[in-house]
Amino acid sequence: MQKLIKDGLGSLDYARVTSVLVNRLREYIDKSGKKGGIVGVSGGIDSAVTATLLSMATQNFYFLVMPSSSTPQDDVEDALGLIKKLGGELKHRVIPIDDVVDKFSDKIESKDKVIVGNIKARTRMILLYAMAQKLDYLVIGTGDKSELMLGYFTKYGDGGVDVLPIGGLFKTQVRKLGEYLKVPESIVKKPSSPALWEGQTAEGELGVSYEVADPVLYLLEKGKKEEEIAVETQVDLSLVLRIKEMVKRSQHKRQPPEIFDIENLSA
Ligand SMILES: Nc1ncnc2c1ncn2[C@@H]1O[C@H](COP(=O)(O)OP(=O)(O)OC[C@H]2O[C@@H]([n+]3cccc(C(=O)O)c3)[C@H](O)[C@@H]2O)[C@@H](O)[C@H]1O
Ligand SMILES: Nc1ncnc2c1ncn2[C@@H]1O[C@H](COP(=O)(O)OP(=O)(O)OP(=O)(O)O)[C@@H](O)[C@H]1O
Ligand SMILES: [Mg+2]
Repeated sequence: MQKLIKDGLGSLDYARVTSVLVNRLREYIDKSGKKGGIVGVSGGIDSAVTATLLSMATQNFYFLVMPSSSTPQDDVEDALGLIKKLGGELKHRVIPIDDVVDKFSDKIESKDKVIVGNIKARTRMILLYAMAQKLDYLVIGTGDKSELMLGYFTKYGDGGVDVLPIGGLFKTQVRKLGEYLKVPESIVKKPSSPALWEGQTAEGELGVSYEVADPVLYLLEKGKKEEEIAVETQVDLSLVLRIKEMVKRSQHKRQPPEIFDIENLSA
Protein backbone atom coordinates (compact mmCIF):
# COMPACT_ATOMS: atom_id res chain seq x y z
CA MET A 1 0.00 0.00 0.00
CA GLN A 2 1.26 3.48 -0.82
CA LYS A 3 2.58 5.95 1.75
CA LEU A 4 -0.37 8.32 1.35
CA ILE A 5 -2.83 5.61 2.36
CA LYS A 6 -0.61 4.42 5.20
CA ASP A 7 -0.37 7.95 6.56
CA GLY A 8 -4.09 8.43 6.40
CA LEU A 9 -5.12 5.05 7.70
CA GLY A 10 -2.25 3.48 9.56
CA SER A 11 -0.31 5.98 11.54
CA LEU A 12 -2.75 7.86 13.73
CA ASP A 13 -1.62 8.92 17.19
CA TYR A 14 -4.21 6.97 19.15
CA ALA A 15 -3.40 8.69 22.44
CA ARG A 16 -4.24 12.00 20.78
CA VAL A 17 -7.31 10.56 19.04
CA THR A 18 -8.55 9.28 22.41
CA SER A 19 -8.11 12.58 24.19
CA VAL A 20 -9.78 14.54 21.38
CA LEU A 21 -12.76 12.18 21.15
CA VAL A 22 -13.25 11.97 24.92
CA ASN A 23 -13.16 15.76 25.26
CA ARG A 24 -15.49 16.30 22.31
CA LEU A 25 -17.94 13.78 23.69
CA ARG A 26 -17.88 15.35 27.15
CA GLU A 27 -18.43 18.81 25.65
CA TYR A 28 -21.21 17.55 23.38
CA ILE A 29 -23.10 16.02 26.30
CA ASP A 30 -22.58 19.16 28.42
CA LYS A 31 -23.80 21.49 25.68
CA SER A 32 -26.85 19.31 25.00
CA GLY A 33 -28.08 19.99 28.53
CA LYS A 34 -28.42 16.24 29.07
CA LYS A 35 -26.84 14.48 32.03
CA GLY A 36 -24.96 11.64 30.34
CA GLY A 37 -25.00 9.02 27.58
CA ILE A 38 -26.30 5.54 26.82
CA VAL A 39 -24.82 2.97 24.40
CA GLY A 40 -26.02 -0.40 23.15
CA VAL A 41 -23.17 -2.82 23.86
CA SER A 42 -23.16 -5.82 21.53
CA GLY A 43 -19.85 -7.55 22.17
CA GLY A 44 -18.47 -6.08 18.91
CA ILE A 45 -15.62 -3.62 18.47
CA ASP A 46 -17.55 -0.45 17.58
CA SER A 47 -19.73 -0.45 20.68
CA ALA A 48 -16.81 -1.57 22.87
CA VAL A 49 -14.70 1.40 21.77
CA THR A 50 -17.64 3.82 22.01
CA ALA A 51 -18.59 2.56 25.48
CA THR A 52 -14.98 2.90 26.62
CA LEU A 53 -14.73 6.49 25.35
CA LEU A 54 -18.07 7.35 26.98
CA SER A 55 -16.90 5.94 30.31
CA MET A 56 -13.80 8.14 30.03
CA ALA A 57 -15.90 11.21 29.20
CA THR A 58 -18.41 10.96 32.05
CA GLN A 59 -19.40 8.95 35.10
CA ASN A 60 -22.98 9.24 33.83
CA PHE A 61 -22.95 6.37 31.39
CA TYR A 62 -25.43 3.53 30.92
CA PHE A 63 -25.28 0.42 28.75
CA LEU A 64 -27.96 -1.82 27.28
CA VAL A 65 -27.19 -5.38 26.17
CA MET A 66 -30.05 -6.47 23.91
CA PRO A 67 -29.57 -10.02 22.66
CA SER A 68 -31.85 -11.70 20.12
CA SER A 69 -32.01 -15.32 19.01
CA SER A 70 -29.27 -14.59 16.46
CA THR A 71 -26.88 -13.09 19.03
CA PRO A 72 -24.00 -15.49 19.76
CA GLN A 73 -23.73 -16.32 23.49
CA ASP A 74 -20.03 -15.31 23.32
CA ASP A 75 -21.12 -11.79 22.33
CA VAL A 76 -23.30 -11.44 25.42
CA GLU A 77 -20.44 -12.68 27.60
CA ASP A 78 -17.96 -10.32 25.93
CA ALA A 79 -20.38 -7.41 26.33
CA LEU A 80 -20.90 -8.14 30.03
CA GLY A 81 -17.15 -8.63 30.56
CA LEU A 82 -16.44 -5.24 29.00
CA ILE A 83 -19.17 -3.54 31.03
CA LYS A 84 -17.66 -4.97 34.22
CA LYS A 85 -14.20 -3.77 33.17
CA LEU A 86 -15.63 -0.26 32.65
CA GLY A 87 -17.25 -0.25 36.10
CA GLY A 88 -20.76 -0.57 34.74
CA GLU A 89 -22.03 -3.35 37.06
CA LEU A 90 -24.77 -1.06 38.38
CA LYS A 91 -25.17 0.92 35.19
CA HIS A 92 -26.49 -1.56 32.67
CA ARG A 93 -29.40 -3.80 31.83
CA VAL A 94 -29.76 -6.92 29.73
CA ILE A 95 -32.97 -6.75 27.70
CA PRO A 96 -33.71 -9.70 25.38
CA ILE A 97 -35.67 -8.43 22.36
CA ASP A 98 -37.11 -11.50 20.61
CA ASP A 99 -40.63 -11.15 22.05
CA VAL A 100 -40.92 -7.58 20.73
CA VAL A 101 -39.29 -8.40 17.39
CA ASP A 102 -41.63 -11.36 16.86
CA LYS A 103 -44.67 -9.16 17.50
CA PHE A 104 -43.52 -6.66 14.88
CA SER A 105 -42.70 -9.31 12.27
CA ASP A 106 -46.06 -11.05 12.91
CA LYS A 107 -47.86 -7.74 12.33
CA ILE A 108 -46.34 -7.37 8.87
CA GLU A 109 -46.34 -11.13 8.18
CA SER A 110 -42.71 -11.38 7.21
CA LYS A 111 -39.90 -13.75 8.13
CA ASP A 112 -37.50 -12.23 5.60
CA LYS A 113 -34.14 -12.12 7.36
CA VAL A 114 -33.21 -8.60 6.22
CA ILE A 115 -36.63 -7.19 7.15
CA VAL A 116 -36.62 -8.94 10.54
CA GLY A 117 -32.97 -7.95 11.01
CA ASN A 118 -33.86 -4.30 10.49
CA ILE A 119 -36.72 -4.69 12.99
CA LYS A 120 -34.12 -5.92 15.50
CA ALA A 121 -31.92 -2.88 14.91
CA ARG A 122 -34.92 -0.54 15.20
CA THR A 123 -36.21 -2.28 18.33
CA ARG A 124 -32.81 -1.63 19.94
CA MET A 125 -33.05 2.02 18.89
CA ILE A 126 -36.48 2.35 20.55
CA LEU A 127 -35.23 0.83 23.80
CA LEU A 128 -32.13 3.05 23.81
CA TYR A 129 -34.21 6.21 23.27
CA ALA A 130 -36.76 5.22 25.92
CA MET A 131 -34.09 4.48 28.49
CA ALA A 132 -32.16 7.62 27.51
CA GLN A 133 -35.25 9.73 28.15
CA LYS A 134 -35.82 8.03 31.48
CA LEU A 135 -32.26 8.88 32.53
CA ASP A 136 -32.15 12.29 30.78
CA TYR A 137 -29.21 11.00 28.71
CA LEU A 138 -28.24 11.16 25.01
CA VAL A 139 -28.09 8.10 22.74
CA ILE A 140 -24.46 7.67 21.76
CA GLY A 141 -24.05 6.07 18.32
CA THR A 142 -21.42 3.48 17.43
CA GLY A 143 -21.21 3.80 13.63
CA ASP A 144 -17.72 4.01 12.13
CA LYS A 145 -16.72 5.76 8.92
CA SER A 146 -16.57 2.57 6.82
CA GLU A 147 -20.13 1.58 7.78
CA LEU A 148 -21.39 5.13 7.36
CA MET A 149 -19.85 5.57 3.90
CA LEU A 150 -20.99 2.14 2.70
CA GLY A 151 -24.48 2.61 4.15
CA TYR A 152 -23.92 -0.59 6.13
CA PHE A 153 -26.40 0.16 8.91
CA THR A 154 -30.14 0.19 9.40
CA LYS A 155 -31.68 3.57 8.66
CA TYR A 156 -33.29 4.79 11.92
CA GLY A 157 -32.06 1.57 13.56
CA ASP A 158 -28.44 1.59 14.66
CA GLY A 159 -28.29 4.72 12.46
CA GLY A 160 -30.84 6.46 14.71
CA VAL A 161 -28.62 8.15 17.29
CA ASP A 162 -27.75 11.58 18.68
CA VAL A 163 -24.00 11.72 18.02
CA LEU A 164 -21.33 9.58 16.35
CA PRO A 165 -18.04 9.83 18.28
CA ILE A 166 -16.15 7.25 16.17
CA GLY A 167 -17.85 8.18 12.89
CA GLY A 168 -14.65 9.81 11.66
CA LEU A 169 -12.61 6.61 12.00
CA PHE A 170 -12.54 3.76 9.49
CA LYS A 171 -13.24 0.27 10.85
CA THR A 172 -9.56 -0.72 10.65
CA GLN A 173 -8.70 2.37 12.70
CA VAL A 174 -11.42 1.61 15.26
CA ARG A 175 -9.82 -1.81 15.80
CA LYS A 176 -6.44 -0.14 16.38
CA LEU A 177 -8.04 2.35 18.77
CA GLY A 178 -9.62 -0.63 20.56
CA GLU A 179 -6.18 -2.20 20.98
CA TYR A 180 -4.84 1.09 22.32
CA LEU A 181 -7.76 1.33 24.78
CA LYS A 182 -7.06 -2.24 25.94
CA VAL A 183 -10.45 -3.52 24.87
CA PRO A 184 -10.39 -7.30 25.59
CA GLU A 185 -8.71 -9.28 22.82
CA SER A 186 -11.77 -11.48 22.23
CA ILE A 187 -13.59 -8.33 21.07
CA VAL A 188 -10.69 -6.71 19.18
CA LYS A 189 -10.04 -9.93 17.22
CA LYS A 190 -13.72 -10.75 16.54
CA PRO A 191 -14.87 -10.45 12.92
CA SER A 192 -17.43 -7.65 12.59
CA SER A 193 -21.02 -8.80 12.47
CA PRO A 194 -24.40 -7.11 12.87
CA ALA A 195 -25.61 -10.57 14.12
CA LEU A 196 -29.04 -9.80 12.68
CA TRP A 197 -29.30 -13.39 11.50
CA GLU A 198 -27.32 -16.51 12.31
CA GLY A 199 -23.95 -16.75 10.60
CA GLN A 200 -24.06 -13.18 9.27
CA THR A 201 -20.68 -11.45 8.95
CA ALA A 202 -20.15 -7.90 7.74
CA GLU A 203 -17.42 -8.82 5.30
CA GLY A 204 -19.43 -11.79 3.98
CA GLU A 205 -22.48 -9.64 3.31
CA LEU A 206 -20.52 -6.71 1.89
CA GLY A 207 -18.38 -9.05 -0.24
CA VAL A 208 -15.19 -7.22 0.68
CA SER A 209 -12.94 -7.01 3.73
CA TYR A 210 -12.53 -3.72 5.59
CA GLU A 211 -8.75 -4.01 5.02
CA VAL A 212 -9.50 -3.76 1.29
CA ALA A 213 -12.46 -1.39 1.46
CA ASP A 214 -10.99 1.20 3.84
CA PRO A 215 -8.13 2.45 1.60
CA VAL A 216 -10.58 2.64 -1.32
CA LEU A 217 -13.10 4.61 0.78
CA TYR A 218 -10.31 6.84 2.02
CA LEU A 219 -9.22 7.73 -1.51
CA LEU A 220 -12.81 8.08 -2.78
CA GLU A 221 -13.39 10.64 -0.05
CA LYS A 222 -10.24 12.44 -1.14
CA GLY A 223 -11.88 12.78 -4.58
CA LYS A 224 -9.47 10.45 -6.41
CA LYS A 225 -10.52 8.94 -9.75
CA GLU A 226 -11.55 5.28 -9.71
CA GLU A 227 -8.73 4.24 -12.07
CA GLU A 228 -6.11 5.93 -9.90
CA ILE A 229 -7.55 4.29 -6.79
CA ALA A 230 -7.37 0.87 -8.45
CA VAL A 231 -3.68 1.41 -9.28
CA GLU A 232 -2.80 2.90 -5.91
CA THR A 233 -4.58 0.27 -3.80
CA GLN A 234 -4.08 -2.64 -6.24
CA VAL A 235 -7.78 -3.39 -5.92
CA ASP A 236 -9.63 -4.50 -9.09
CA LEU A 237 -11.28 -1.57 -10.83
CA SER A 238 -14.58 -3.50 -10.80
CA LEU A 239 -14.44 -3.68 -6.98
CA VAL A 240 -13.52 0.00 -6.68
CA LEU A 241 -16.55 0.82 -8.83
CA ARG A 242 -18.79 -1.43 -6.71
CA ILE A 243 -17.63 0.27 -3.52
CA LYS A 244 -18.23 3.67 -5.10
CA GLU A 245 -21.73 2.57 -6.06
CA MET A 246 -22.47 1.47 -2.46
CA VAL A 247 -21.44 4.92 -1.24
CA LYS A 248 -23.63 6.61 -3.85
CA ARG A 249 -26.70 4.46 -3.32
CA SER A 250 -26.66 4.98 0.45
CA GLN A 251 -26.48 8.78 0.30
CA HIS A 252 -30.09 8.97 1.57
CA LYS A 253 -29.04 7.28 4.84
CA ARG A 254 -26.51 9.99 5.65
CA GLN A 255 -28.81 12.96 5.26
CA PRO A 256 -32.09 14.09 6.79
CA PRO A 257 -35.22 13.36 4.72
CA GLU A 258 -35.58 15.73 1.81
CA ILE A 259 -38.08 18.51 2.47
CA PHE A 260 -40.00 19.62 -0.62
CA ASP A 261 -39.70 23.35 -1.08
CA ILE A 262 -42.84 25.35 -1.90
CA GLU A 263 -41.12 28.76 -1.93
CA ASN A 264 -41.12 29.12 -5.72
CA LEU A 265 -44.56 27.91 -6.68
CA SER A 266 -44.49 29.94 -9.88
CA ALA A 267 -41.29 28.30 -11.17
N1 LIG B 1 -33.19 7.03 -2.57
C1 LIG B 1 -33.79 6.91 -1.38
N2 LIG B 1 -34.23 8.02 -0.74
C2 LIG B 1 -34.80 7.91 0.48
N3 LIG B 1 -34.96 6.73 1.13
C3 LIG B 1 -34.56 5.61 0.52
C4 LIG B 1 -33.95 5.64 -0.75
N4 LIG B 1 -33.63 4.36 -1.11
C5 LIG B 1 -34.04 3.58 -0.10
N5 LIG B 1 -34.61 4.31 0.90
C6 LIG B 1 -35.20 3.81 2.17
O1 LIG B 1 -34.19 3.07 2.85
C7 LIG B 1 -34.67 1.78 3.16
C8 LIG B 1 -33.51 0.79 3.15
O2 LIG B 1 -32.61 1.07 4.19
P1 LIG B 1 -32.62 0.17 5.49
O3 LIG B 1 -33.98 0.12 6.06
O4 LIG B 1 -31.51 0.61 6.35
O5 LIG B 1 -32.34 -1.32 4.93
P2 LIG B 1 -31.18 -1.99 4.09
O6 LIG B 1 -30.11 -1.03 3.70
O7 LIG B 1 -31.82 -2.79 3.02
O8 LIG B 1 -30.63 -3.02 5.15
C9 LIG B 1 -29.75 -2.67 6.18
C10 LIG B 1 -28.38 -3.23 5.88
O9 LIG B 1 -27.49 -2.78 6.89
C11 LIG B 1 -26.90 -3.91 7.51
N6 LIG B 1 -26.75 -3.59 8.93
C12 LIG B 1 -27.85 -3.28 9.67
C13 LIG B 1 -27.72 -3.00 11.01
C14 LIG B 1 -26.47 -3.04 11.58
C15 LIG B 1 -25.38 -3.33 10.77
C16 LIG B 1 -24.05 -3.41 11.39
O10 LIG B 1 -23.04 -3.21 10.72
O11 LIG B 1 -24.05 -3.73 12.57
C17 LIG B 1 -25.54 -3.59 9.45
C18 LIG B 1 -27.86 -5.05 7.30
O12 LIG B 1 -27.21 -6.30 7.43
C19 LIG B 1 -28.34 -4.75 5.90
O13 LIG B 1 -27.41 -5.17 4.94
C20 LIG B 1 -35.72 1.51 2.10
O14 LIG B 1 -36.61 0.52 2.56
C21 LIG B 1 -36.36 2.87 1.95
O15 LIG B 1 -37.30 3.07 2.96
N1 LIG C 1 -27.00 -7.51 21.07
C1 LIG C 1 -26.88 -6.17 21.13
N2 LIG C 1 -27.00 -5.53 22.32
C2 LIG C 1 -26.87 -4.20 22.41
N3 LIG C 1 -26.63 -3.41 21.36
C3 LIG C 1 -26.51 -3.98 20.16
C4 LIG C 1 -26.63 -5.38 19.97
N4 LIG C 1 -26.44 -5.65 18.66
C5 LIG C 1 -26.22 -4.46 18.07
N5 LIG C 1 -26.25 -3.47 18.96
C6 LIG C 1 -26.03 -2.03 18.73
O1 LIG C 1 -26.01 -1.81 17.31
C7 LIG C 1 -24.73 -1.30 16.94
C8 LIG C 1 -24.42 -1.70 15.53
O2 LIG C 1 -23.98 -3.01 15.50
P1 LIG C 1 -22.57 -3.34 14.84
O3 LIG C 1 -22.52 -4.82 14.70
O4 LIG C 1 -22.32 -2.47 13.67
O5 LIG C 1 -21.51 -2.83 15.92
P2 LIG C 1 -20.54 -3.65 16.86
O6 LIG C 1 -21.11 -4.99 17.09
O7 LIG C 1 -20.33 -2.79 18.04
O8 LIG C 1 -19.20 -3.74 16.03
P3 LIG C 1 -18.97 -4.59 14.67
O9 LIG C 1 -19.45 -3.71 13.56
O10 LIG C 1 -17.51 -4.81 14.61
O11 LIG C 1 -19.74 -5.87 14.75
C9 LIG C 1 -23.81 -1.82 18.03
O12 LIG C 1 -22.60 -1.11 18.08
C10 LIG C 1 -24.66 -1.64 19.26
O13 LIG C 1 -24.70 -0.29 19.69
MG1 LIG D 1 -21.55 -6.34 15.70
